[in-house]
Amino acid sequence: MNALIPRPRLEVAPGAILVPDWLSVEQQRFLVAECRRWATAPVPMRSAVVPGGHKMSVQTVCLGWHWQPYKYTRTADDVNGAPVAAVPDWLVDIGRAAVAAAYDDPTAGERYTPDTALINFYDEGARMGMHQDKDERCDAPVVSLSVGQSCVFRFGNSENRNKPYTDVELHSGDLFVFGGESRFAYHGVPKVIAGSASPDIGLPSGRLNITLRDTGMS
Ligand SMILES: O=C(O)CCC(=O)C(=O)O
Ligand SMILES: [Fe+2]
Repeated sequence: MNALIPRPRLEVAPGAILVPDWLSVEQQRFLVAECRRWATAPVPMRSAVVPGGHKMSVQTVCLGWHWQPYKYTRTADDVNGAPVAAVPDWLVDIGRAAVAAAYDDPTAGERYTPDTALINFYDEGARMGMHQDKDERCDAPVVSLSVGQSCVFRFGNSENRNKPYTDVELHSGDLFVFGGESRFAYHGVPKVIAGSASPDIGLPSGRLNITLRDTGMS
């Protein structure tokens, strides 16, 4: 990337918006430090196992609600049984600001109350296959924050995991929001881009992604 040339905001599909460089370097550093804490306790970060036995290459830890393929629970039943940590208010506020920024709509931001955060860590070999985020009982947008190495993010259609899809690069600090018509679109991460680490955020290698969602559960 050439940081001298700003990347434009991009509507990848109706309701699916990429806002480049949305997080400041200070916010990215802070998120890396918080993710390090969340990755150890009360529930350690782990690679989830999908029904059928395949272990995901991505490692995940959750706040608010624990996600395992394919359900949400309050305790991490497939890890150590502990209740997950709460979603902090400051992270809900980031989610609200993210929705407001992506849709240029402050009231949409105010209405947004995510009750779970999934923190994914990708080492350079990790990837995530095409899937829908559909374990939520609510169609509020998904807010995705990227920190660390860049990746190719593939954003597809709501019918199936195949074409048409659009590949975009997500860089450290980028915001991606998908809601509305695109809320249940298939998406995935086919690769983390080698040699793309940002030196100044406290993450020497790998990529962190934080997704905020409203499960619609109580
Ligand atoms: O890492 C990403 O950018 C996407 C993560 C994702 O799709 C998920 O956690 O469901
Ligand atoms: Fe997803």
